[in-house]
Amino acid sequence: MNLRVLSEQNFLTFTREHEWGVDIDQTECLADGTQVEIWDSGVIVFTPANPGPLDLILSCAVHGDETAPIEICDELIEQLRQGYLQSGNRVMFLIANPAAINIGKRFVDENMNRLFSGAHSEGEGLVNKERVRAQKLEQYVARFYEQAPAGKRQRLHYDMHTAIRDSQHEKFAVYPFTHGAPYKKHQLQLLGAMGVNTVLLHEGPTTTFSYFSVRNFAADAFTLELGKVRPFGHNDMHKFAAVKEVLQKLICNQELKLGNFEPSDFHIYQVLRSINRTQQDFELNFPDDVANFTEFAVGYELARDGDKTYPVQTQGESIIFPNAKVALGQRALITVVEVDADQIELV
Ligand SMILES: O=C(O)CCC(=O)N[C@@H](CCC(=O)O)C(=O)O
Ligand SMILES: [Zn+2]
Repeated sequence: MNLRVLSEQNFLTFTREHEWGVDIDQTECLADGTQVEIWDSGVIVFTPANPGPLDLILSCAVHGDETAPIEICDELIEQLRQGYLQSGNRVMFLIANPAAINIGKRFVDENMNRLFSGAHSEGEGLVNKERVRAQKLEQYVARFYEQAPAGKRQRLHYDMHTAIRDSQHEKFAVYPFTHGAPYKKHQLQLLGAMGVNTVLLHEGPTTTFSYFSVRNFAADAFTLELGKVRPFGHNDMHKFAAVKEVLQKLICNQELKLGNFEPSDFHIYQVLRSINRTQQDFELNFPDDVANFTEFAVGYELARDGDKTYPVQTQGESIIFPNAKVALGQRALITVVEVDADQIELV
C-alpha cells in the first residue's frame, strides 16, 4: 500500500482516520533541508539537515481525553510541516492513542500508561489493541534514539498529560524513578521555564511511558501534567504559551535563558505511597472535587479497599491522582509529602 499523507492534509486528522496504526513509511524533504518521516499514524519525525545535540520526543494522547497536549503537538507539527518553524534538533512527535481520542475517553480497553516497560506483554499478553500500540510506541522510541547521529547526545522525552481533577499546583511534572541517579538542575529549570515548578519524585519503577524512556534509554523523561482534562476547543491555550515557547526553542535549538538555579523556585514532592484498588468494594473518603495536592491530617482515613483502610501516616501527606474507578490491581491514589529542594541530590 503506497499510502501518503498529503502536505495539505492535517497530520492529526490523518492519524485519527487510522486510529490503530497504518502501514506507511513516508519521507519528504522541506525547503530548509529538514527531512520529515512518517513511520505510522501518530508517529512523525523531523530531522534537520544539521541536527543539534538534542533528540527530543514529545508524546501526547497516551490518554485520549487529555486534549490540551494534543492541541499543542498538532500546532507544532503543522508549523514544522508548513515551514513556519525550522527544526534545529531531531524531534519525534507521538500521538499515542488515537482511538481513545476518537471516543473522547482516557482509554478504549486498558490504561495505556500502565502498559510500558513490557507490561503490554505480561499476563494475558497482547490481548488488546492498546497493548499492541504500546509495544509499537516502545519500538518507535528505540528506533528514534538509536538512529541518532554518533557522538554524545542529549535525550529528552516529555510525555504530556492533563489531570482529571483540579490541582493546587495547576502544572506539575512527574520525575520518574532514577534508580539513584541524581536529579538535574537543568531539567528542573527547563520545567520551570514552562511554568511547571512543582515536581513529584517517583520512588520506584512504574509502567508509564516516561519511566520507559528513563530506564531503557537513559533519557531525561518526564510526565507533564499541564492542566485539566477538557474537551477539544475548551482549553484556554493562553495557559500553555510558556510550554509552547520552550518546546519551540528546544525544537529549533534556540538558546533558553534559564538564569541561575534557585531551589526555592520549586515545590518538590516525594511520593510516599501508591495505593492500589484490589477489591470491588473500594472507596475514597473525600469528595470527587478535591484538588490534587490537598493535605489531610494524620490519622484521617483516605481510602478503604475491602477491609483494609489507609489512614494518613505522615504530617503534611497530600493526595495526587485519586481515581476510585480504576481497574482492580491498578493505582487509585498517590500520596506525597513536600520536601526541601536542598534535601535531594541535585547536579
Ligand atoms: O488525573 C489523574 O488521575 C491521572 C492523570 C494522568 O494520566 N497521570 C499519569 C501520571 C503518570 C505518572 O505517574 O508518571 C497517569 O496516571 O498515567
Ligand atoms: Zn494522562
